[in-house]
Amino acid sequence: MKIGFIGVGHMAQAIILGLQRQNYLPAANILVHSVHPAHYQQFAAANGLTPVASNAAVVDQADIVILAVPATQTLEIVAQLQTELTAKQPILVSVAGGISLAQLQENSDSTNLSILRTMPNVNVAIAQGMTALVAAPTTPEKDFAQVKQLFQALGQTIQLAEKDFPAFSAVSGSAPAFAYLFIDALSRAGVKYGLDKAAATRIAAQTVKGSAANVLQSQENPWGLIDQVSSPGGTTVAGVLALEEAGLMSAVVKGIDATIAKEKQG
Ligand SMILES: NC(=O)C1=CN([C@@H]2O[C@H](COP(=O)(O)OP(=O)(O)OC[C@H]3O[C@@H](n4cnc5c(N)ncnc54)[C@H](OP(=O)(O)O)[C@@H]3O)[C@@H](O)[C@H]2O)C=CC1
Ligand SMILES: O=C(O)[C@@H]1CCC=N1
Repeated sequence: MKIGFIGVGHMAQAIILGLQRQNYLPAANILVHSVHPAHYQQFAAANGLTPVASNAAVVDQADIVILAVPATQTLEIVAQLQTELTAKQPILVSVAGGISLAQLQENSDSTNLSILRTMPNVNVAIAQGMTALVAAPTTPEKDFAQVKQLFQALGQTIQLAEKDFPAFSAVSGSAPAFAYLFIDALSRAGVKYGLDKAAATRIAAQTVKGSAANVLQSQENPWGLIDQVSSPGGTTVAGVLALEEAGLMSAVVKGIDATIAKEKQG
């Protein structure tokens, strides 16, 4: 099996690094192309991948084509590849935020192509990703299963109705940035009270990682876990109430509102 990437930026690199970490396929079976030869050739050389000379060559040679270009350019690129897509019939996987299956299908000008819309997050690079998938009605079940298996090797997956993609994209696709922001805020507060920044960041990140693992493993909802940390008359409840007074929950929801609004606006 060969997997081809059109676009080799942050998202594509995260998927590729995850695939390599999991020894999912031989590195040479990963084909890459992007606009700037210096970008894709250097990344290919550094990771043992196969650079190819054009987007069309990716489609010609790959069984699965992952479109990882800026969302605004995704449809134009699909339209440019109509001839090759029709001839080769690879499985086409888009990671573009806000681009629908119907738009992908329309621009591919093919009625029977295997097309999937996915939304991974950058944590696929360390096989800790969360990826949503939905397939076009024309996509055979075995092709969906093949792509699901690929992302399952890079973390967790969920099959979602397309109408839920904007919410997922905000709460998972973009949210690593929000989680990093929270970790940096914790770390910075530690520095305010005298901790070394590197140590404070490690302490904050491990604490968030452990807390996330506890939420996933526990039968409790997060409020139950908050109560377990909040000793009566203790320090934690004072902090929780101050965070709420400062509007932490509203701030997070506003961040998600803005993320979804931007995706819908295109
Ligand atoms: N970053 C993230 O965390 C996530 C991103 N996504 C989606 O991934 C996609 C890519 O985003 P991201 O990786 O962040 O963006 P980047 O800007 O990091 O990468 C974009 C890539 O697209 C390439 N490119 C641009 N135009 C063309 C073209 N005409 N033909 C071939 N390659 C082209 C660029 O080439 P070059 O390097 O040569 O300039 C670059 O490699 C977007 O659709 C985004 O919605 C989805 C989930 C999470
Ligand atoms: O910022 C973006 O547009 C993309 C989509 C989800 C994460 N990154």
